Amino acid sequence: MTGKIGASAALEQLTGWTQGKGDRDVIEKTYKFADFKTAWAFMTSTAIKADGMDHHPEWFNVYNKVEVTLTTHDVDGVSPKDVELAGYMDALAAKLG
Ligand SMILES: C[C@H](O)[C@H](O)[C@H]1CNC2=NC(N)=NC(=O)C2=N1
Repeated sequence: MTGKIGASAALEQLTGWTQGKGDRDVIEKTYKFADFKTAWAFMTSTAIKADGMDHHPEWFNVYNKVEVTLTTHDVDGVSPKDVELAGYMDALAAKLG
């Protein structure tokens, strides 16, 4: 298991993500899509990727918005797995528009 790197180190490798506001070591991003079915497509593809990684997001969806929180429970903070999944989500969101 790759170790904890912390939110600030992760943010140096990502665009548009922010550090969580609370006392948890997490990174967060809100995606906004054209409509609900596009948001759902984003979540469906991400779910398949996440399950393949055995690394799952915490997320909340209303209509065309998906609020995502990433952290690694096993190390109680942000790890390279979170950076990898965040990168996947950013590339997918760019493709979906
Ligand atoms: C047993 C443990 O929960 C699993 O190995 C996976 C499941 N998905 C996970 N997802 C996230 N975000 N962090 C984890 O540590 C994690 N662990």
